[in-house]
Amino acid sequence: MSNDAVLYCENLGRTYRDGNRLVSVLDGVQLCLQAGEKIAVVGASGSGKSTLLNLLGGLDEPSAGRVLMRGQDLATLSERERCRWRNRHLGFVYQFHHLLPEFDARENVAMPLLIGGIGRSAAWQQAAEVLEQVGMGHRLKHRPGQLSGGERQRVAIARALVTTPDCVLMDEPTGNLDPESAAQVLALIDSLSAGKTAFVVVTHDPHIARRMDRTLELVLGALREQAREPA
Ligand SMILES: Nc1ncnc2c1ncn2[C@@H]1O[C@H](COP(=O)(O)OP(=O)(O)OP(=O)(O)O)[C@@H](O)[C@H]1O
Repeated sequence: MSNDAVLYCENLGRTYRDGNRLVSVLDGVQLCLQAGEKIAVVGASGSGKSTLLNLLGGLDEPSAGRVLMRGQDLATLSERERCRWRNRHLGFVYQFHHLLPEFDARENVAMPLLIGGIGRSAAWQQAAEVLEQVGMGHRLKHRPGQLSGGERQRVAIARALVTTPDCVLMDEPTGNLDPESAAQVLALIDSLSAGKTAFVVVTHDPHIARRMDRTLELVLGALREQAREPA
């Protein structure tokens, strides 16, 4: 294996039990992601993209194989250690944003920094800067219930990026966004990847996929590299 990989999957498998039948969703997934690399993961509905993201982020445990993040097997950590590891090294953008409803946009984005031990005024300032970069600088004090779907999505993206993690996992990050907001998010992804953050972006959108370095398709439970058409 490549020891300096940010993310490395070895023969990853995930089966679910359906009554007394075992259903295999992932089987023999191999992946090696270097610092600053951006990949798109595509595949038909039900092909296992969300299942894969959950395994990559240590939110679910594989039935076979392992996931190493910076050489660390997340499955061998205690729940507490895993949470600390996620806070320090990983960013997530889910389809459902999981923002905390009683906190405003700036407080939601500052949360991972506060959990990581950064003081409140520095955390608020960094949160405001990233919110500005996703075009949300004018909504710092709005709570999630006072924001549109696309605005909530941008807050969730800002929250995932504010700690400049080693790796960011994104599920349809620009799904609800107008073209201008999507372009801002893509520019932010580019600038963070230049600073060595790696990205795994699940998307159905071929334009987003083309902005990544590689596109991998989930077919029959495994990842296959997609050939790029000439631009
Ligand atoms: N907890 C579970 N128990 C049983 N089966 C599950 C479970 N979670 C997912 N599956 C099954 O695993 C398969 C892959 O689901 P997954 O959500 O990973 O697909 P996906 O590629 O993300 O789909 P979509 O593009 O529609 O979001 C589906 O057939 C789903 O029914």
